[in-house]
Amino acid sequence: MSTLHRPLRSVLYIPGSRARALEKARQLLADAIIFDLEDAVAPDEKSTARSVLAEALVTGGYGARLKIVRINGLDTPWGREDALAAVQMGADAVLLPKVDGANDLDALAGITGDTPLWAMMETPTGMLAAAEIAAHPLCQGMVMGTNDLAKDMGTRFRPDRLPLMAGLGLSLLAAKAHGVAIIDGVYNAFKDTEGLAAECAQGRDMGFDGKTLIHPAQLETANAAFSPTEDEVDLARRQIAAYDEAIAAGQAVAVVDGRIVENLHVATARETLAKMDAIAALTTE
Ligand SMILES: CC(C)(COP(=O)(O)OP(=O)(O)OC[C@H]1O[C@@H](n2cnc3c(N)ncnc32)[C@H](O)[C@@H]1OP(=O)(O)O)[C@@H](O)C(=O)NCCC(=O)NCCSC(=O)C[C@H](O)C(=O)O
Ligand SMILES: [Mg+2]
Repeated sequence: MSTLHRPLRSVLYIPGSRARALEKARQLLADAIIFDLEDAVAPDEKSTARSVLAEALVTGGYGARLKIVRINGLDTPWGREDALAAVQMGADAVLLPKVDGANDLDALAGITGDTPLWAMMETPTGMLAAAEIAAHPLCQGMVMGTNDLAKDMGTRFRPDRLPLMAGLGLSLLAAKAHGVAIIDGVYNAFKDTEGLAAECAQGRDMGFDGKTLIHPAQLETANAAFSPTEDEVDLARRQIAAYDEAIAAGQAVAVVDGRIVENLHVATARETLAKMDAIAALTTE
């Protein structure tokens, strides 16, 4: 987990203009919601969406879910007003699209004050500036925008996402170096559960905290993929117990299932158990 210390397995986009979806989301098992004013809202609906969203957020009912508002870029006719409105609505964080560098976050902070910021990582320039973006004092999270990135890079879609790997890797390294959350991009074919599960597994293996989603039908798959498995929890408990025994016997290394266990493995094991507890706490709230 990032320094946010909360599960972010499933991060669901909801178009800010869709009142029915905003209502439905109050019951959905998403760890976080991105209330979208950008690409999911048509230009003619931008200002209506802002009002519809403000009403939904002020009414509340989203429980423990992290509430992130994605605004339009500050170089658009809507960005500045979106940013002011997001703070008024009580968003937990404001998500800026197409961040190219830390100065973009500075410009947003000039409007939103000390509200936490999240950055869409979706331009080639942004990939090369990932470290300074993650290091921004108000940056709490990064979201991969794999559709925009693929567009700007002129890649073809591949199930293994090979053309995107450099960008995904740079963004991951930056997020981990600075302790900010990092969420994988969306899987567009929202009825293809098998394809989504494969991409979630890949993202989990790479170290993402969770996956951004576009439809409620994707929630269960992402929540499962980014939760510790029973085997991982069992192994973590056994590693901690074996290591404690080794230390008590004056040794620094234990062996579990034929593999060495040192202090760094125990740190990972403790994180696995902490994540499991955090998920349990979230689902009982
Ligand atoms: C993809 C959709 C347009 C499909 O919508 P629809 O045809 O209405 O789906 P269903 O009929 O299957 O919906 C069933 C019920 O679920 C609700 N619903 C649907 N989507 C959502 C949602 N995202 N959140 C909450 N609830 C949702 C419907 O209201 C139905 O409810 P009920 O009436 O009770 O039966 C649609 O899912 C959609 O618009 N999804 C979001 C698209 C989006 O946000 N896109 C922008 C983000 S992706 C992006 O920008 C990536 C990034 O920037 C990049 O570059 O990669
Ligand atoms: Mg995008």
